[in-house]
Amino acid sequence: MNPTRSIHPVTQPRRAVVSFRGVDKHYGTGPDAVRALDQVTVDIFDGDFTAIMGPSGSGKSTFMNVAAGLDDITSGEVYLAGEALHAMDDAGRTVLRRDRVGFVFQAFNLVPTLSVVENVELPFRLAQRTIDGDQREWIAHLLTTLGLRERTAHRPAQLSGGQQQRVAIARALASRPQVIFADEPTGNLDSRSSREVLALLRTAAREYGQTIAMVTHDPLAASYADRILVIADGCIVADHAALSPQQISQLLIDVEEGVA
Ligand SMILES: Nc1ncnc2c1ncn2[C@@H]1O[C@H](COP(=O)(O)OP(=O)(O)OP(=O)(O)O)[C@@H](O)[C@H]1O
Repeated sequence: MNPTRSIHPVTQPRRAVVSFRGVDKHYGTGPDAVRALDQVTVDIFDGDFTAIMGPSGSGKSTFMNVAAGLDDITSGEVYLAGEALHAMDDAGRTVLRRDRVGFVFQAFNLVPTLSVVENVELPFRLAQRTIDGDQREWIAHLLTTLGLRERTAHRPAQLSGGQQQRVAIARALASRPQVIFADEPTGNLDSRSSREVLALLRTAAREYGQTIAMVTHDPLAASYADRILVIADGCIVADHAALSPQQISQLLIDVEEGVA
């Protein structure tokens, strides 16, 4: 595999929200072991919208699960918001995840019996945090910006797929987490809703400084990101600043052919 190529412009020191240092994640042992992550060293920077791409089985989900403290690693070091995940037990990682991480999934993962606003407020309630005046204003602002103001009392089943994903994004943004991990967030959406959701994620990064890491197979989705990381066989094989969908498609072909 070729070494990581970086053309991302670094004009000033940027704060890493997630850092991998020489990370291995192996499944099984001996000759049959799968190297899902193989000596990965990379940073996800504050305020960046980063797309994580790569062929099926290349290690994208493993990367995200490790970054979010959902999976432990075989060796190396992983830092989330400056905290050493690799040195923490499950309970510590759960607290860190609850306080610092937001998630957006392909399947929306909303609670069907709760209203829109109750879904958005759920992370606060699960963390037993009271919602103060500032946070209530922020949530109201998010619901308005995301076009959900008239829908706050609706249940998820009364909303379109695009609206449900916007609720999931509002929920992820509500607690202003250090990083949002989005796993194929447009996988269940039509092209118009996909474009709206991607534009919202980009706006969240640009206007609110929200750090977002998004796994996607879709070059059009990745073209909304500031940075594109490509994983193949557990290694980061490409690291680019924003590219067009055509350039991303070509990059993925190059990676499959081993020329990236
Ligand atoms: N629990 C597990 N046990 C054994 N092998 C696993 C496990 N989870 C993942 N793997 C293997 O690790 C490698 C990376 O898997 P991963 O799910 O991270 O890839 P991916 O890039 O997210 O794939 P996809 O795009 O198909 O979702 C694959 O070879 C996969 O089969």
